[in-house]
Amino acid sequence: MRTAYSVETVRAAERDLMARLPEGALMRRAAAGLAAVCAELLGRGRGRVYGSRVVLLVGSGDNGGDALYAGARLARRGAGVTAVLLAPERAHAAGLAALRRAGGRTVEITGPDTGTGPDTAVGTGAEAGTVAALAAVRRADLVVDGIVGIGGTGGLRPAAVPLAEAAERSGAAVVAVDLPSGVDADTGEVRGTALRADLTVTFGTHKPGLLVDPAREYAGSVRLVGIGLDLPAEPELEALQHADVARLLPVPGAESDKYRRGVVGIAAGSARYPGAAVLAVAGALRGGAGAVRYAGPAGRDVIARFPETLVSDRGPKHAGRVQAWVVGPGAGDDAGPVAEVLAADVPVLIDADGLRLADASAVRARSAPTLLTPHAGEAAALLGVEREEVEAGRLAAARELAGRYGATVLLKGSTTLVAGPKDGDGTAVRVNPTGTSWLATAGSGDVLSGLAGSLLAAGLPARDAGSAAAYLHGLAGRRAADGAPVGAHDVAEAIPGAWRDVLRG
Ligand SMILES: NC(=O)C1=CN([C@@H]2O[C@H](COP(=O)(O)OP(=O)(O)OC[C@H]3O[C@@H](n4cnc5c(N)ncnc54)[C@H](OP(=O)(O)O)[C@@H]3O)[C@@H](O)[C@H]2O)[C@@H](O)CC1
Ligand SMILES: Nc1ncnc2c1ncn2[C@@H]1O[C@H](COP(=O)(O)OP(=O)(O)O)[C@@H](O)[C@H]1O
Ligand SMILES: [K+]
Repeated sequence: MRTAYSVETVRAAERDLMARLPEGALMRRAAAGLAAVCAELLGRGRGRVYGSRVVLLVGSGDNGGDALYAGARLARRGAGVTAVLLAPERAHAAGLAALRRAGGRTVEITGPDTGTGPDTAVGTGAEAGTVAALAAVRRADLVVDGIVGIGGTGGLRPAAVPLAEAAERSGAAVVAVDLPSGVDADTGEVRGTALRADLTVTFGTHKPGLLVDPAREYAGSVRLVGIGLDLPAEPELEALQHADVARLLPVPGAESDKYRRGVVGIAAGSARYPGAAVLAVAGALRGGAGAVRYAGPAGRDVIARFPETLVSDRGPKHAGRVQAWVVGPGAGDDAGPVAEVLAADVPVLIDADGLRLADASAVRARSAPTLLTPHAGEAAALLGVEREEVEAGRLAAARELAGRYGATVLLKGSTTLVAGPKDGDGTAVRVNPTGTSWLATAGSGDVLSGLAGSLLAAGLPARDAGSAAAYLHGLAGRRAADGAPVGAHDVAEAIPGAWRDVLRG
């Protein structure tokens, strides 16, 4: 399990640890880890650290301190290190002294780092420090972003923007210290300009922003450097890995029969969208339930493709017993099946059209678990905001919906999140690490809903069913695509292979 903790929790853990350690010990640990990763990158790119050109972008706090101490270590190994001081008066004094002792040089940006002064823009009037800093960045083999870390608010300030842009355009490897500067550590939001890193070296624990888009994309690959923090049991965010999912997946035992394994009911599809029914059943058949029952108007199409399905053309209420329902994919405008399913005292997954048709108070009143699986557009409609607002603040949107509906919410998209209600089966939001944009293909959400519904029927709690399904679905998407476009049915067919991969570790 990979976990992420909020800034508040990290700060508290740091305080506890610092009280027990000699002054500066934590920063030395952080800087040593950072320098080791930088040296490894330089070794890979240029063959050695000696003679390489390193530029440190240094802000006003301890994030800059980390960069300065790491820079000093690289300078001692023969790198030419230039520290660009964005707030010269407030740069970490001991770190700066260490860098100077090691032979590093400095360039000072003298305009106010709030960017309100005339000297901070590049172009006519750009002050000498900025010009020299930009030239150094362009020539660098490695740029280290120590502008701001967990103490940051908002996007990059104007003086830092041209430097971040130059770093991105240069051929240099860009390493962010703790976080890419300008992203929100707790939410993954990017409400201004942020620095794009190839790699982020983060300390003590992942921060939520490193796992959630859009910030995640700015971080590049993430390396965690342990500094000995003692963190609480319940993280803010958790990302399952193979072993975690393997523990969740239902495996039939000697006593199992199809009913004991769970029957999943699929109330999906319509005369207009029969394919959604077929794809949801395709996902459900690969999800571990012992049988799939289909209730709806697309039974002929379902049977033609999957003769093992138990088909009924009457409503869900008359379709026979199930241990979980999936309702909504391709359902059109018929609210009847949604209401019937919500009245059943079994776990229910609501997707697609079902989300629009479900009565919120009926969802809140349920005592059996409910799992809502919106994409950003559907979540936005439920919340009464624009789609862009959901995409910019996924974590907040998923939590807000879970709270409003008293349900577990699986928010699909570039970062799929699963958030439970307050009284649910765990408070940490799950973030899916296996996603791939090849999954952005019509009908792949229908496959996911069938798969997650099947896991619900097999007895998994909603948060586990949603996150295990998203995990398998992502792996299946990767397997099916293997670098080329695929259709949703290919993703469904790749689920058994993904399942095997997970069980084999
Ligand atoms: N504590 C520990 O034990 C350890 C901590 N470690 C390291 O310390 C880092 C946290 O350091 P920190 O607390 O000094 O904050 P930091 O992120 O450097 O910001 C400093 C100041 O920047 C400013 N600022 C705000 N927003 C800004 C923006 N958008 N753009 C530009 N500037 C902005 C704002 O000051 P303002 O200008 O608003 O007065 C803020 O106070 C952490 O991420 C890790 O790297 C490691 O060494 C491990 C041990
Ligand atoms: N950019 C992306 N990166 C990763 N996964 C994505 C991306 N865009 C969409 N997906 C995934 O593809 C699936 C699409 O589901 P959905 O939007 O419901 O489509 P449909 O309704 O056509 O089935 C979801 O599992 C979603 O998480
Ligand atoms: K940083």
